[in-house]
Amino acid sequence: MRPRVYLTRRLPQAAVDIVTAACETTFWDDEALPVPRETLLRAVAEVDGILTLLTDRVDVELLDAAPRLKVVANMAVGYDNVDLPALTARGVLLTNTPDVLTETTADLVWALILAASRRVVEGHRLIAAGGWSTWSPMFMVGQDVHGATLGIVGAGRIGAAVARRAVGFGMPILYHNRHPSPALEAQIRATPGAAIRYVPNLDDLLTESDVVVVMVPLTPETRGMFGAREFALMKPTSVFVNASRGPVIREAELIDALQRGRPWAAGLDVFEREPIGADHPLLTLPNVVLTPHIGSATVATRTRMAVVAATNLVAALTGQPVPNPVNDGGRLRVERRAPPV
Ligand SMILES: NC(=O)C1=CN([C@@H]2O[C@H](COP(=O)(O)OP(=O)(O)OC[C@H]3O[C@@H](n4cnc5c(N)ncnc54)[C@H](O)[C@@H]3O)[C@@H](O)[C@H]2O)C=CC1
Ligand SMILES: O=C(O)C(=O)CO
Repeated sequence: MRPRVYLTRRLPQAAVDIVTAACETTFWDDEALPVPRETLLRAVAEVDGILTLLTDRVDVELLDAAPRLKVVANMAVGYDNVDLPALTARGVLLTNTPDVLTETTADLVWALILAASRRVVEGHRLIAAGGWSTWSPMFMVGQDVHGATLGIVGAGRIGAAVARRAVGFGMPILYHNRHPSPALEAQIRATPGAAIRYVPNLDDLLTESDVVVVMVPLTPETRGMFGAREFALMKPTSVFVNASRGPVIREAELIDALQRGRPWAAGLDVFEREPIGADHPLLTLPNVVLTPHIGSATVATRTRMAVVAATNLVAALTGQPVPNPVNDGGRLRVERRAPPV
């Protein structure tokens, strides 16, 4: 009998084709809006696998509603929407979509660095409001990006891709991780003149950096990692960028810090509670650039992520090696890979 699966959103056709070729498939037929919780809980009653998005909460309630469940294929590299210990305790495999979104997300981080440092959105708004009267020496002056010191908190796959781009801007790089990464250091130092240094103490990185980029996963350790104390350590000219997960930052404290001018500006792709509305206090600040969680949002990358998630789902349910297992997944066959940097 073919395995039964549920897809929690309408996906690119290439991914749907992979799943329907191997599985009896039902799905929430909407591209824009998440499946309502009650519908999801009913839909998973008989399924062997589900393909989820980061907007779907996968918890004990859902596991209870899905007694046959063997695999959850999350279409994201981050999986903080999933109660991993609960899945593992029941022998349910979790898969994610690393690597395919790394470069695209690093590009967006750079868009935020540049836009926040050089007041790109503020300048656009000013012109649109008819506020541009003339060129003057200190009109709309920002902070230099080239040559500035870049501090990366969480220099894994995406953080490393952000670092590689910084070499072209002549930026000395500091990084704070759980462990030093000789592979990343060798990559950066392969370019003559490029500099990178591991900083074991986060406070030191914050004090020394001109641009701080946060790319850690959301875990119990990283939740609330940045608050008033950390922002007060940053330079009054510094730019802060978060494209990891909103709850890594204590948002109210960031707003307060931005109002005080330290950091000087921020670029944010992720928020404590998503989506945020037009009445969000961050939008009252001139020194922020906000994007709606679009780090991986290019046609090519979102299609690849959907295909990778579909491939993981089908592989798990048809006895093939699973490309991107996060946990051990009980009875399913998974292929162990080297851990990320
Ligand atoms: N804005 C967006 O659209 C996107 C956001 N993301 C977010 O970015 C995160 C990172 O993705 P990858 O780079 O692929 O993951 P990764 O696992 O390769 O990198 C994460 C890095 O953070 C480090 N880290 C973890 N806990 C830490 C701690 N307490 N202190 C210091 N360092 C710590 C790890 O050692 C690792 O080097 C994802 O988990 C996801 O939440 C990912 C893709 C797109
Ligand atoms: O993959 C992730 O973790 C995202 O946030 C979206 O690409």
